[in-house]
Amino acid sequence: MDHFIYQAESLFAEQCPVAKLAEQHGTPLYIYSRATLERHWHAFNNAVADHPHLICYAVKANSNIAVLNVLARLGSGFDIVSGGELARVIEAGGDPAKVVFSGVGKTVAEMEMALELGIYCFNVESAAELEQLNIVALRMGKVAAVSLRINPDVDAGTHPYISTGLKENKFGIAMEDAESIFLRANELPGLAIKGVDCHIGSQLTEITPFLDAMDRMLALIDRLAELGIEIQHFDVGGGLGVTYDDELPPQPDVYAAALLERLGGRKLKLIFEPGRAIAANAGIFVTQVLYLKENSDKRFALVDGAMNDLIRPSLYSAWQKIIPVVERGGYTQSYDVVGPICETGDFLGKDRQLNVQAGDYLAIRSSGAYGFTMASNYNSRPRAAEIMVDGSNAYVIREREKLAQLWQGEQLLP
Ligand SMILES: Cc1ncc(COP(=O)(O)O)c(C=O)c1O
Ligand SMILES: N[C@@H](CCCC[NH3+])C(=O)O
Repeated sequence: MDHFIYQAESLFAEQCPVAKLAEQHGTPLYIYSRATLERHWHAFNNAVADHPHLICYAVKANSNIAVLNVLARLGSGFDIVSGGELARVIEAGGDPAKVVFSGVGKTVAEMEMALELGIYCFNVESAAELEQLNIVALRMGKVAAVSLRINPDVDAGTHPYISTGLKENKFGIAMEDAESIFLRANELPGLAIKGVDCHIGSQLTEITPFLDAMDRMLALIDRLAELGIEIQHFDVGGGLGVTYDDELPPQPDVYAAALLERLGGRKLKLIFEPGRAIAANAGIFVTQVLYLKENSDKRFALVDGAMNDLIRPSLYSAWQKIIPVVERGGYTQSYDVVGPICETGDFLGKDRQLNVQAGDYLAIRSSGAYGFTMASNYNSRPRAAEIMVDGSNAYVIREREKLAQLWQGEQLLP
């Protein structure tokens, strides 16, 4: 069920009229739906309810502490990639014992923080990181639970910038090195082997690459058993895609059922790290049209939101649906929807059929994931406010940045 729907001509977020939120809080504005976040999380959790599992929401997709708190209240675990994300999880009331720590470049300070807090597992991505983690754990008198992220060398069939499971990508340990590095991990007194991990990319719309990766990982798990290394969990990563336009990615239940079937009778606990599938369609980005303009035969709608707020269209040529907040109906024309930033690449959408006037609000759909988290202050633009709606209530979960925050921490020369 979609929680961003029109009632008469007016777009609602759950029971809140979006135009009213935009007037009250200003634009550009992110709006998230609590009901959608919860429904998406439950879709994963229910899909594997009968099998030992942990859903570790990928914090990078949307790390607002209110979003994390909504998921923590459901019992979610979290997939983090930095000390900053770990601090957010703790601030949001998340349980460190349900945290997996991914990422290719964990610092000593981040390892110490995670060991101190007692996270569930480190997803180790190289032999060098393994040695470092062992040293840190021994120095602290702790044993670090580890899983090795293996690069299964499968083509995820997604955008090259968000494909992570090919040999040439920087992520994970090459499959051919996996056994020797597991054997090494087994020798190190500061480490306890818990699992294997893979993550092959993001916005996958087919099941086949997941299953190919799983087959390779299960074969590895069997070879490790022969070497006397018992694996307790298999972290399948995230990556399940969403509908931005007309993609039809498998629903979490179909995806999970296919993985469980492949698992056969194995008792391995499954860890999932979904980010986009939980957050993307739980959010919209609302912007106001400042000016309409025509250059030769091109029509532009200049809006107050920009690539610093939502970079996916500029960075990946990603397509996200742009809809009016209040429908005018009638005659539409083709517009490039562009922001005020001094970059040709500053667009939110190209060639969109719209009937708009200056002052109208537009909503960019599917903006709940990799929207605000990738925002910057480029062109000294304060970052947008974020709202969470819950039925007919709307809460400011992050205030719009104030101008003075732009130079916070900066110093004049004496
Ligand atoms: C290790 C890891 N886990 C999980 C995710 C979340 O991916 P997605 O948002 O595609 O589910 C990512 C990002 O792609 C990642 O790098
Ligand atoms: N930021 C990317 C996804 C990258 C996933 C990070 N592991 C996007 O917006 O599609």
